[in-house]
Amino acid sequence: MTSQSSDSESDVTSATDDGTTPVPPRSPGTAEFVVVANRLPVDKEVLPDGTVRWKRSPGGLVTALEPILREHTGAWVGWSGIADSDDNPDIEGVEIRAVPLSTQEIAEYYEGFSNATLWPLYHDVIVKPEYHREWWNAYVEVNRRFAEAAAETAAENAIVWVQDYQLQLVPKMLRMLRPDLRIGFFLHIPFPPVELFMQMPWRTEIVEGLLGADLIGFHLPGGAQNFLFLARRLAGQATSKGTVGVRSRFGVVQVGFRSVRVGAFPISIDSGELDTKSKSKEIRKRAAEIRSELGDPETILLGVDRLDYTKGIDVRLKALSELLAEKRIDPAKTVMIQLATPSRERVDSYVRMRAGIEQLVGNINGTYGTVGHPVVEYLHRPVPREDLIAFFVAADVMLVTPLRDGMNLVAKEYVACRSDLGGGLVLSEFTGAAAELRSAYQANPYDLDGVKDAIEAAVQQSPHEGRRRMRALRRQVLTHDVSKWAESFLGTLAATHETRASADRGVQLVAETTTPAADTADGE
Ligand SMILES: O=P(O)(O)OC[C@H]1O[C@H](O[C@H]2O[C@H](CO)[C@@H](O)[C@H](O)[C@H]2O)[C@H](O)[C@@H](O)[C@@H]1O
Ligand SMILES: Cc1cn([C@@H]2O[C@H](COP(=O)(O)OP(=O)(O)O)[C@@H](O)[C@H]2O)c(=O)[nH]c1=O
Repeated sequence: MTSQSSDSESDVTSATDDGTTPVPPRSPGTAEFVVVANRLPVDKEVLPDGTVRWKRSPGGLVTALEPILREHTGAWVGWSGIADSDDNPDIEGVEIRAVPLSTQEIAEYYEGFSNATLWPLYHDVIVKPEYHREWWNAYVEVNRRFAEAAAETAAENAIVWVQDYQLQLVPKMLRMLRPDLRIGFFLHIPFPPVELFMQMPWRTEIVEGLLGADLIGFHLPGGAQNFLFLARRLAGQATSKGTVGVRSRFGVVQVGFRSVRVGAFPISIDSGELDTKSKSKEIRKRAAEIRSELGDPETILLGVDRLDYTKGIDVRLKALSELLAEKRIDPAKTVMIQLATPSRERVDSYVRMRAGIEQLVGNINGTYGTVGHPVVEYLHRPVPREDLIAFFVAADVMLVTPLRDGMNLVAKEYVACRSDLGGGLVLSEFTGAAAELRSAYQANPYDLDGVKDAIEAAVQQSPHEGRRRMRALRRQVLTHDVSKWAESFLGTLAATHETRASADRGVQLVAETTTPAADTADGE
């Protein structure tokens, strides 16, 4: 994708005035539970000989939702990851409904509006978001198509769970098509501070799109709180006053006769499954092999990420480089493994970031490595989950240093895999996971000295201190797993409808006193 000139004039095209009005389905579908996500759980791959292979899609959203769909038989509406394909892969027990995207839609809706506008805006503008009207128009059109596909798939009164920032207009569009449905929406990335969200030329449309849901979920109470403020300010709706809790004390937005609930539901992993797998003989054996293949270093540091500028891979490499320069880490006794899955490779900012990271790796190895023994082992390819478990078991210190991250499931996966109570977790304060994993070695990723101190402390921790911290981390991760997450979200969604008649009696609502959509971004 080539970068286009910035064009931030607000020529707002609504979902109903440009030919993108959703078309009602002729008859409803049969699925009682429908997940709607940008991606299908598997990505289509066409091999050079023309044969088709389906492989697991990247990222934590799929990791989290896969076990949920196994528990609730239903349908999954999503894109197959390549252009112009409406093949539906065969996945046992799940009805798959592929939404085809053209090459131009991939460039404008996925790489453009989703990943070069919304993604950086919602991640603290680490890179500058680009605002282009043609990208927005593609976003509206593709959201309409997802809404129509969901409307055709869902049975009468079904539950439809819409996922993430790529599909924020779907709840409203779907409600217009199918008012009978129960609609939930979950945002997997951070919801930004009010001052940043106000940059968005189509901010009111996005808030109103989300308000089509019965329940809107965020990882953290802060995101829910930001959203409530914007619903009042931009959509002019009355909202509840009190603070939002975790899986409790939900906010309410009154939209006409409907009460939309807003809450915090921190996502998690199938921790029991990982715990069990990590104890298996094969995994233990593979973990030991990894250590021996690396030349039996005293310390293995590990990073596991999609290659994304939000993940702070550069932060941990810079920290390592300085620790080596200051002789606080011995290159002869230490290996850092960085596993980096390719991601969004046609978006300019990702291309630039990859070059920067590979240069840092080269500098460290050039300066501190010896022949046959680089300090940093770097793989730029997806690693299968079974292999990852062995890396987690082998690693003495896990490095999770994002500049901003919605949750970061990798941090939780590492903890779930350490039934031996070994290892230490270095964790950025700016991940969603930091709110729960308090016994990690937490650091501010913008404070390089703080990150270096955290890494050094984790490397040098006594076995007693390590066990104490890991025990506390595991208690959190094993008791709050992904099925709890889904149960709490879906349970709240079900209750929203049950209490509709009595519409949140007792909740005190406040309304914006100035004109809605006032053009100031001055917070509360
Ligand atoms: O689909 P891609 O463009 O290849 O990106 C992969 C996924 O990345 C993001 O994951 C987020 O969800 C995780 C689970 O809630 C969370 O732990 C993490 O912090 C988020 O970054 C994205 O939100 C997904 O939509 C993408 O599919
Ligand atoms: C690098 C890598 C990762 N995985 C799996 O992907 C997800 C990543 O989830 P997280 O929330 O940490 O972040 P994003 O969603 O990417 O923003 C996690 O389940 C990893 O185990 C993988 O399977 N293979 C890989 O190479």
